[in-house]
Parts: sequence; structure tokens; C-alpha cells
Amino acid sequence: MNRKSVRFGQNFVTSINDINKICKKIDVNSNDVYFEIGPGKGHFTQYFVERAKEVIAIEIDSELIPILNNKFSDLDNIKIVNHDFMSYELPSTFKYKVFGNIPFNLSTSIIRKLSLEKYADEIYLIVELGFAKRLEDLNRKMGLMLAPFYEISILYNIPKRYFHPIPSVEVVLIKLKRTSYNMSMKEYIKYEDFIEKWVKKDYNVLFTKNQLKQAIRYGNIDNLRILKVDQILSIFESYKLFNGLK
Ligand SMILES: C[S@@+](CC[C@H](N)C(=O)[O-])C[C@H]1O[C@@H](n2cnc3c(N)ncnc32)[C@H](O)[C@@H]1O
Repeated sequence: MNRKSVRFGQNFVTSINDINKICKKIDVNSNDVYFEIGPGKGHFTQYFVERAKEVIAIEIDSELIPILNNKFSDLDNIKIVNHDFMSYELPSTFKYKVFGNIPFNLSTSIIRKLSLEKYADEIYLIVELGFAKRLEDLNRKMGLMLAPFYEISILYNIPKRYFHPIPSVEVVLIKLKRTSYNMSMKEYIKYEDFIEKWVKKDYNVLFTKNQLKQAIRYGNIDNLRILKVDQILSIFESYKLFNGLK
């Protein structure tokens, strides 16, 4: 690995056998448009390009672009883009899918970006197990920020030996399936502010005693510590209503 791949990269999977075992869990068919985050040298890309209608591979490291162009020069269903995924403008007119074996320190920012992309219908990411668990946890900020928009499932505990260098943490493949719920950026910022206070249990900052009682009643809630997604959204709606934020 060169200096750049250490800077932008992390844990690579290169064996075709191992890649097939991981990708078997992923739904790819001939109607799919797939965006790949960080294709690297195109090991996973090959799998998608052979099965999807189109692949748009977005790689930040300009040194990898000639390698990718060369590898896929015979194919016309792939577009290789030298761009930072974080500032890449995703489509807003058709549904698409996303795959990424991404640097783990980008997981949170990628999830945040994709939360607002209503056409990102299915997302498959390779992430740390701990991160995946935080995404599933509706008592934590990350879980509550994601839950309205995506149903999350852990598809596969990937054997550490598939990666090089071998990671020190457990790594999993997760799937996020888009729900029909949407928010504007403005609304999302309000929701984030609300959730930050909610997870700290700062209920008295969010509501008066009476308002909290009412919000609990509107949300049909028995136990504030075990909430379902629609209940937290109902509480958020009450919060906006009581605070003139609607
Ligand atoms: C862990 S490596 C994986 C490479 C390849 N997917 C694989 O599994 O072999 C992560 C890749 O993401 C790229 N990358 C890192 N940050 C990125 C960003 N913000 N936007 C696009 N690509 C990025 C890196 O340059 C690197 O190629």
C-alpha cells in the first residue's frame, strides 16, 4: 500500500472468492444503478459491473483513477468519477443503490449524507460491528437519527482474514432499506437538535411537564425508554407544535 492508500483507505478485500462470499448477500440485478463509494482498485466494482445495469464508482484518490479506467476500459456500463463522495451530488430523479467498503472513520458522515437522499433505496456498507450496533440502538443519537429513514439489518459477520491489513475490530456487512419517510434539510437540523436533547433525557428543556404528558399521550407511549420509530416521530411533532416550530 502506498502513502495515499493508507490516508484514504483502510481495510481492503482483494480475493475474488472472499468478495463473492460477501456480495452473495447483496441484491444486485440488471435493473440496478449502483453507486460505489471508494472502489479502490475495483475489486468489488467488478462484481457489480457484471450484474448491474450501471455502476458509478466514486473514488477520491486520483492515483487510483488510471488503474480503474484501465481495468474497465472494455465496459460501457461503468462511470468512474474522481470525487469526494461527501460532496458528490447524488441523483434526485430515480432510485438507486449504494455499496461501499469505506474507511471506518467515514461511516458516520456517509450515513448522515445518505439519510437525506430519498432516492438511495438500498445501501450496503462494510462497517465496524460496534458502529452497526449503534445504528440499531434507538436509545442513541445515531440510531434515532437514522431510524425514520432506513430499516437496518446486519447481513454478514465478515471473517477478519478476508481483509488486509487484518482489522483489529469485528467487521460486518449492513443493509439499509429506505422507508417512505422524508425530511427537508431544515427539518433534519431541527430533528437533530431535538434528538440530542432527548438522548440526554433533557425532557424539561424540550417540554413543560404538561406538554410531556400530552406528547406521551399523543404518541401512545407506555415506556419512555423503549420507543418505536413512529413514537419518537410523534414526540418530535408534539415538540414542534408546542414550540411554534411547525
Ligand atoms: C478501505 S478502501 C477499499 C477499497 C475497495 N473498495 C476494496 O474493498 O478493496 C477505501 C477506499 O475509499 C476511498 N475513499 C476514501 N475516502 C473517500 C471519499 N471521501 N470519497 C470517495 N472515496 C473515498 C479510498 O481512496 C479507498 O480507495
